Amino acid sequence: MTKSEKNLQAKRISFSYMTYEKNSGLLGSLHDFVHRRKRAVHAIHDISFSINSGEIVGLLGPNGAGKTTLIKLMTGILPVNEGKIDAFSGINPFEKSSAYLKRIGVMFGQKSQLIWDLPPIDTLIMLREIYQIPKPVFEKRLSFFTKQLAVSEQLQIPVRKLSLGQRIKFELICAIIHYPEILFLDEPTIGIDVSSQSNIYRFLREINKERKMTIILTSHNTKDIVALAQRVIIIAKGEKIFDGTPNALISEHASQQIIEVTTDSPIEPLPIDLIELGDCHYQFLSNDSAQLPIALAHILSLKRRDGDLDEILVGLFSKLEGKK
Ligand SMILES: Nc1ncnc2c1ncn2[C@@H]1O[C@H](COP(=O)(O)OP(=O)(O)OP(=O)(O)O)[C@@H](O)[C@H]1O
Repeated sequence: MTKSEKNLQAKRISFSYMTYEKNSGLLGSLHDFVHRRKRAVHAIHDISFSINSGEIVGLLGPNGAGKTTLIKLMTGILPVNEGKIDAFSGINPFEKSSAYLKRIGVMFGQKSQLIWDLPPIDTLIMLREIYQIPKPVFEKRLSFFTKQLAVSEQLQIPVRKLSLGQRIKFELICAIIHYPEILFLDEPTIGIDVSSQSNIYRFLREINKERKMTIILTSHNTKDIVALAQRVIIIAKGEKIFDGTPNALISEHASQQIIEVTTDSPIEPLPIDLIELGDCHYQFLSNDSAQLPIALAHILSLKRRDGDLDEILVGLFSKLEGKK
């Protein structure tokens, strides 16, 4: 099999979490103890896609859309209830075969695989043993990664003493120390500054290009998507609603114009389709001024302009959330 044929395919996959509803108070807890009410949360519903080797794909969607669940299904943390995920033409991720685990790397921005009281080098040496990376290869890679991400000086410092940005960079190094063919990143730039973000983008673009590493990332930071993704998959309430290039998304919503309004007094309560930009300054996520939820008498000025990707996504997500 040539490298370009390797991919990850999801065929009509669905997944539901089973949860138990809880009543409040002591009596409620006693009641729950005897009669537990089960409820299914349909997190992923009938989603299909195929990802080729070397692609950088951004998974987008409003809160609770199912992005993290999808990553968990693709990495084998959770099993699909229906449908099938096929990795590298023949591997079922949930079997967690060492053959699969060696070919993927995972980083959850909100979870750490670094050992808090020890320096990152200790976790990395442990990973070197797990992945059986020859020592000289490991050292060469580590020196390259730490230099590129500007954290060479922090290798020996306990994780708890590192800044968030430095820690995230080491999390990333842990996820790629074995040079996986697919790298999954869940919210990789959460809480880190703009300069560290661009450093990470440059680094990821480079390893994607050099190693043809497939990168699948979820993010609420549109900058991540603009800087990295060649393709975006948008999920809403567990369903796929868009799959294409960022440019295709922009042209599909090219009619999305933004109306900016200044009013003579604050708008309270704030309607869902109005975003507060500052003092009596609002953005309306529609191009239809007839729908503007502000009385004409209160409008001091009104300006229309084309939306960028960020604004298109904000508008799209707020519409989707409004439909709940
Ligand atoms: N362990 C769980 N048990 C029950 N329901 C869950 C569990 N984890 C997630 N869910 C539910 O599944 C749905 C999808 O959640 P998921 O975390 O995949 O969304 P997300 O798109 O990653 O959201 P966010 O952007 O807020 O991180 C949500 O309705 C969520 O409440």
